[in-house]
Amino acid sequence: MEPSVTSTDLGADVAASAGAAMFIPAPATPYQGDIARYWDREARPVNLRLGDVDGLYHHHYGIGDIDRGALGDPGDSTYEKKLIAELHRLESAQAELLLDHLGPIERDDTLVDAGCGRGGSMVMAHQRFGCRVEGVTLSAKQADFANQRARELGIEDHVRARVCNMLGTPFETGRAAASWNNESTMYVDLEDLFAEHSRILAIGGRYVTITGCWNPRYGQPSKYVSQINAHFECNIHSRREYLRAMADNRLVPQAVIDLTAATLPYWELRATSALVTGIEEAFINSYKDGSFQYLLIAADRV
Ligand SMILES: C[S@@+](CC[C@H](N)C(=O)[O-])C[C@H]1O[C@@H](n2cnc3c(N)ncnc32)[C@H](O)[C@@H]1O
Ligand SMILES: CC(C)=CCC/C(C)=C/COP(=O)(O)OP(=O)(O)O
Ligand SMILES: [Mg+2]
Repeated sequence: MEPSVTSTDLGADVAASAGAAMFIPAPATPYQGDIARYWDREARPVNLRLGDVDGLYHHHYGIGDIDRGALGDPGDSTYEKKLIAELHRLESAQAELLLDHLGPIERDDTLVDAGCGRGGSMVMAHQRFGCRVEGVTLSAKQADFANQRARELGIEDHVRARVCNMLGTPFETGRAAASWNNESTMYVDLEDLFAEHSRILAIGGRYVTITGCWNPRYGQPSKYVSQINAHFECNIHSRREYLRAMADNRLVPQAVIDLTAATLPYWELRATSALVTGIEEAFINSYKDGSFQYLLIAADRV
């Protein structure tokens, strides 16, 4: 596959300073082609069955305490259905926490979801703020799915997903009120990523990410982190890299919240379900041995 034109070929500094959008065709690399194929083919029941609960389809993990009352008795015929609903509630709670950190968003603002998946967080953002939400994904199947959901909800004029590389989006310079990565930073170089967020965000705008990252206190990525990388074909960064790359790109942390303890109940419940995918123990073990952390980082574009 011929490498597509990259931002460096087009003189990123000149174009960016002129306020032009540096549109880098997706996929820009063979790796991105692999990731596009991964998500075009993905159809795991643990994702589709949870999204079927209320039409919000997520590809991220849950946080919060288990509502044991809502689960009922494991011996009941309805238990598995209630377990699916509870896992989904925790995944939606995770998206709500991300939205809580976007700051004051007006109806005429534009938000950007970098790595938007099937669009569940985009719908929730529009339902909360009434604003426009632009999403990008490498997967044409995900973009089509998200846009179909927006049409079904009658919000297609506010919520739009497109196939586009999050490292080179067509969005105007300095116009986004806020932007986020919800479990999508582990597929890209963080310096490149935060340079693009810094370009599209208004001065004073807000960037938020929820991510898994390896813990520099542990030393290096553990075998469990390596198992997660192999399972998703991703490249988990260390906590240190996030803060360094943000500082290099005019993103100053406003909050850093360790969600590791908050996500464990979700994983321990998920590990008991019929929807297990085999990656549950790697997450549980890495969270418990301290090698892997689940963080929310909110930063101001200064
Ligand atoms: C784990 S999913 C998260 C989806 C969504 N944020 C959510 O919370 O449901 C990761 C997403 O990142 C997207 N992605 C990975 N690398 C990308 C890139 N370079 N440009 C755009 N999207 C990318 C994938 O296509 C996928 O939609
Ligand atoms: C925290 C980390 C390292 C996440 C990696 C990115 C990822 C694949 C998230 C979940 O997607 P999914 O919801 O499709 O995965 P699953 O099939 O496990 O539910
Ligand atoms: Mg999932």
